[in-house]
Amino acid sequence: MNVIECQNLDVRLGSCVILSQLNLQIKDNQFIGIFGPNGSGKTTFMKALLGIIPCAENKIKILGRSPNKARKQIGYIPQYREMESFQLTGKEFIATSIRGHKWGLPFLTKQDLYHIDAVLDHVHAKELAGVSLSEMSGGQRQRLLLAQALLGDPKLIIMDEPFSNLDPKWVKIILSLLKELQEQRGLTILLSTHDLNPLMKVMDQVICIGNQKAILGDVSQVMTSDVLTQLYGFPIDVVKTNQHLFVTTAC
Ligand SMILES: Nc1ncnc2c1ncn2[C@@H]1O[C@H](COP(=O)(O)OP(=O)(O)OP(=O)(O)O)[C@@H](O)[C@H]1O
Repeated sequence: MNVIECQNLDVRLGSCVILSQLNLQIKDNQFIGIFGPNGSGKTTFMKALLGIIPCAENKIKILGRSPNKARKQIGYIPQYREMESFQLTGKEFIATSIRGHKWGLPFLTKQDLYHIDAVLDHVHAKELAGVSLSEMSGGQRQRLLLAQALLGDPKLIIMDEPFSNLDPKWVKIILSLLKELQEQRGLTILLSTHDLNPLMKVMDQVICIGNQKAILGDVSQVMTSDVLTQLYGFPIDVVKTNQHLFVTTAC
């Protein structure tokens, strides 16, 4: 089953064309890294998939439906989110989005509490239920965001640079948690990053975005000097060692 289908998709912000004539299909149970230079359109692409940035009709299908109709099936973790100052416990933070469309702390039914407990359990973070956000580490907050994204049992998880504030230990913990969730639930995970190396063992394919284009494929097909030079618009070298990639300017 295709979780994401883009057909001749153009994505614009105001008068700027960010992506042009994009065609790709992503199936269920896929872990996809999204890579590209600053300002290439990674966040814009994700927002288009979510229906936050409107696109022409029928150019994007999520689980066979328009992005707006499929929104409940998508868990979204936006780029860096300021959480330190929230005077909430882990459980209360998740509760703020349990209704999906309302702000603030709702009255929680027994069923709500069951769902909150379940998503905390899925990310192995039950111990964070009563801990204040201000006392959590970045990695613990990231697990909480993931728990929140799992509310409603989504089929697609979209994460925008979730590792920008995490040290390598937490990156590894979150990645193995994501891989476990992908395998257990057949989830498709889209994760944007500036460093693909931590993802090398977990991702199935990569999307590289640049120069208004996006290319989807295996790492060996996409992460080459030729492809990246074309996408970046200037000479790029890709050096591969055992399980590591180094993307550098060629001059
Ligand atoms: N409202 C807007 N109108 C026009 N262009 C915009 C607008 N907002 C952002 N842009 C431009 O759109 C492009 C894509 O931005 P986007 O945030 O999607 O890139 P990105 O790949 O996620 O970048 P980064 O890696 O720095 O997070 C950028 O060049 C940005 O300057």
